[in-house]
Amino acid sequence: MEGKVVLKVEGLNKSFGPTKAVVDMHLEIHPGEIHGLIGENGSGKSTVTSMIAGCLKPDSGVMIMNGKRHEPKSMLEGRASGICMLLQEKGTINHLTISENIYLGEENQFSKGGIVNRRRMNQAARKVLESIDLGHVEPSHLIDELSFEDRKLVEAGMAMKEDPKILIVDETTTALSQKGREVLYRIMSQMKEKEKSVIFISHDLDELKQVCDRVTVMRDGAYITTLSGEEITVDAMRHHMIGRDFSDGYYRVDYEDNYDHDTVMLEVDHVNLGKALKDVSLQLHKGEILGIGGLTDCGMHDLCKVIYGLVKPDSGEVRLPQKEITIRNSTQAAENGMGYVPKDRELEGLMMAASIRDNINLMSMDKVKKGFLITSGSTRKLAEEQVDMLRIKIGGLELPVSSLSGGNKQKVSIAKCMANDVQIFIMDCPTRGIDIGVKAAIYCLLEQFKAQGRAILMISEELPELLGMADNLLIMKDGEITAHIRRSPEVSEHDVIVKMI
Ligand SMILES: Nc1ncnc2c1ncn2[C@@H]1O[C@H](COP(=O)(O)OP(=O)(O)OP(=O)(O)O)[C@@H](O)[C@H]1O
Repeated sequence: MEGKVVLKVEGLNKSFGPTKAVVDMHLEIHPGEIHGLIGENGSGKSTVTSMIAGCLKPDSGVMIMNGKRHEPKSMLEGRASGICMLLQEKGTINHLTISENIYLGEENQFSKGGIVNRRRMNQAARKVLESIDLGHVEPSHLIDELSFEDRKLVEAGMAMKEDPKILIVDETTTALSQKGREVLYRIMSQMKEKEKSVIFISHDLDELKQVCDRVTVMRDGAYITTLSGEEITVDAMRHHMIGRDFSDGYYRVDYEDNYDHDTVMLEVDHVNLGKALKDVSLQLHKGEILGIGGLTDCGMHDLCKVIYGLVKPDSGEVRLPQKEITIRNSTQAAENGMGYVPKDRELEGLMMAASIRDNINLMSMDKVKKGFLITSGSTRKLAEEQVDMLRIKIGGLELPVSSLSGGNKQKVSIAKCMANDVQIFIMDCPTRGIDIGVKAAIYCLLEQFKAQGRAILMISEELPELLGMADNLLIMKDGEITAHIRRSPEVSEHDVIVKMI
């Protein structure tokens, strides 16, 4: 068996101040396998893989790669030893061209007398782009022009050009559409065919079951077990992650028509925005969960931004009929009881350098004011309530949000919204990167909000979530609303997919 191990991790430990992120972890990766690494948010998955990739230095423990000590002191050293990592968040650099990103630090291979031959570099980059189905993209353009999804695929192309022995895919697929996921799955199976290995981090248990040969479960920074072949079932993964059976249903079980059809809380009236949105109209009612689904570039994410006043439409209006207000900007939206959970938490949702307490309180300053004063007691109380409710794993309220794991950042983004008495929620992929326990808690909260007469617009790329939670589901395609599906146990995922593509 020893001969079949490409990477062996033994007794690995890593703490950040008082937080024990990884405790006596062990892991074995075989050549030619896709090895899932799972655990609840903050269980230590990214910390382990960051140490393997050389981004973090272990406090103690041993890593052996192909029989030799593996002690990378940087990500570059990790790469040199054959380990590449795709991160949860953006890993490309703005204001550089696509080819400059792909060949960052390697420009010398295209230079003569100190001058980089851009034509040759672009030609080489074009080949990388073709390998990830982005052959139509012009490598000399700025990377800023690409969508989040395409940037993730460029990163995958950058990693593959290194011909890695181990590819680490950290929660990347949740940010991708089905098409993007398929490109990534193809890359992963190419690795397998070449007897190379993939460490695959995901919260999507069905996806893990489909793609992984073995799955290692972590809990509270420690190794719990490794499942292989037939043992990889959704129930077994849930059980080991949480430490108990998880039998509660995820989604709403009611199918009644139980929202207030007579009270429109939000109205989108013939909105147009460039090529992204074409004559979009919708109404969101009191006590309604309105789902919007479609392929990632169908316009639904742009629609969220227009509704919350972050982007001004070319024509058309967003109104709050109960308040007789037309939304003109996001400040006005927030002041009038709207809350927005963006898809891209790093860019729009949170202030990374500010404390967890400040981020949670950000939208609720009026609520925590005593007279003209904001007391630290009241901001602490509000933040603590949210941290408890969403089970956010933190080392302390005063630590910066940047210190949190990916899923816990997303929870802070939701907590910020929840802390304020929001009446109209605009949620763009609210459960992206969130573990199953908290997902269930969020769905439960959405049901409570609905019962309290609040209104929720939920954009999602996960069909089961839309079908499971929405009273009404609008499907968007090429910037238009093309179908309206009412809540019913009869509707299948297949029925919806047919309308999306
Ligand atoms: N740079 C850091 N500073 C302080 N604490 C950190 C830092 N990085 C990680 N942590 C903490 O270490 C713990 C493990 O985090 P890690 O990112 O490894 O979890 P994860 O399992 O990948 O979570 P997720 O599924 O949410 O991405 C968390 O409590 C996190 O807050």
